[in-house]
Amino acid sequence: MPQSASTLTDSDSSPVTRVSVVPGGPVEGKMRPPGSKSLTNRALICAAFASGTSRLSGTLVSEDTEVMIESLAKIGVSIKPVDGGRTLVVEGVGGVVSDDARKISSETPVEMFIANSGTTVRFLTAALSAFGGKYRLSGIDRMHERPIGDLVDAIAPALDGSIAATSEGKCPPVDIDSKGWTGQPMRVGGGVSSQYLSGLMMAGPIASKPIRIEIVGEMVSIPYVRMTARLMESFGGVTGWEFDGDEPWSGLRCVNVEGSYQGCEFDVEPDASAASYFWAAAAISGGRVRVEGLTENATQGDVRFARVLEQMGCQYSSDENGITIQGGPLSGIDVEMGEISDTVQTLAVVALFADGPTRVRGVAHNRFKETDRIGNLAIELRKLGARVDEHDDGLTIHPLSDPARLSVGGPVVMETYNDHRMAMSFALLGLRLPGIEILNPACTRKTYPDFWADLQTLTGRSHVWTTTGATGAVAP
Ligand SMILES: O=C(O)C1=C[C@@H](OP(=O)(O)O)[C@@H](O)[C@H](O)C1
Ligand SMILES: C=C(OP(=O)(O)O)C(=O)O
Repeated sequence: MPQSASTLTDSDSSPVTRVSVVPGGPVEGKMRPPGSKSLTNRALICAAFASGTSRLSGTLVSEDTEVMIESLAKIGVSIKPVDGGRTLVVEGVGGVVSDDARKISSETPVEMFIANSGTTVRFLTAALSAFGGKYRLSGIDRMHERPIGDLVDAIAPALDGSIAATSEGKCPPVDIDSKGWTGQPMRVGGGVSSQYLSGLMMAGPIASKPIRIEIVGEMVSIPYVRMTARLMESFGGVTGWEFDGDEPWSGLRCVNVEGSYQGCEFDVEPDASAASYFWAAAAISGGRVRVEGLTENATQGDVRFARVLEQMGCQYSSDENGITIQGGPLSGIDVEMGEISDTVQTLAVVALFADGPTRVRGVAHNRFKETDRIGNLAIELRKLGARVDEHDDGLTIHPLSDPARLSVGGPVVMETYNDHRMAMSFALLGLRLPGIEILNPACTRKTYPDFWADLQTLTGRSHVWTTTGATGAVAP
């Protein structure tokens, strides 16, 4: 009986090849998603290079955090899981490069496998180059197509050693041979990913000298940069900002970093991008879903997704421990999502059920993620008969004119491109449309292994699974 993505096999171990979510009435209930991937991986970096012990609670157990933990273990960081990994006790190696740590990687490079985790490869590239040693960071094929050139180019001139991204277009694997950062100011481009700047910021205290980072051109996904600063502060990192003009964040020009990391107790919020699926379930089904553990003041910018649903016509309410969305008649909107780009796929599915087109803007960088989240999203939504216009910076999604017609033509098979967010967003289609089959459901393991089981609990309806052996419903 498949329950979590990491055990998606049936009783005779045949792998699950596809899943259908069963349509029904309004989705009502409450949900607490697992810990935030972004906060867990940031906290792991700061705790690993801190002096002393940290206790991280509410941490995410998933592929992206596992590859971070396994990589840090290779430089001698002790990370002990408690409570199935939802608490991690980390013994930091201290910010200062120790001879022992150097020795680990003085001859052959330490090989680190980072799967398809953007946060892991970008944060580690910066941190390890500041720490010193010889490393090779490689992942799955798609990771070797995801750019890291702006980060490597920022580090190289300020490095005592060498660094290179070896795939075409300056993508991983990344080879590092470093005796640390020189302290020279850095210049980083932020138009492709904010993770480059976040990585450099977090590595500042590891370099154990004040670091100045200038931003070249625009910076995408700014809330993640603010998250980085907030998290660093908890561990003793200090950041100072310089802006152009009066608009603080859009005019971000420079960050100064100093301080050193000390072990601490840190509580990880539930994942706000994961929460988007449950709020959207309420929006699409005309139900009511409360996500617990997230508030308007959350460190994660993606909580703003609930406000976007409000803009479409849902009712929004919040208190000191949760945000609730009540579905209502949905209107199409024109929305800038550059700051909350991980929720574009969720919104695109909701937009199919609105009364007019929805234009999503500002997410050109979504083409560089687990898959091309503009082009491939459009291809999949068109399989439903929807009109979807692709733009350089986003999409226009036109509503489905006759959702009922879908069932007449037999199943619609949705490809996920091994992208967890394609799978979790397309799951929402099944709440309203019969005959939706989602391929490779196990890809949610990247950030949310228990997604299918949690959705089943929330809806109270069993999904239908197809394995290489058979098709059938399974009890929640
Ligand atoms: O810093 C982070 O934790 C993240 C930043 C975002 O990436 P980009 O800055 O590449 O948009 C986001 O898509 C990713 O899931 C997590
Ligand atoms: C883009 C994502 O992840 P990452 O860049 O960390 O691989 C994501 O989780 O949607």
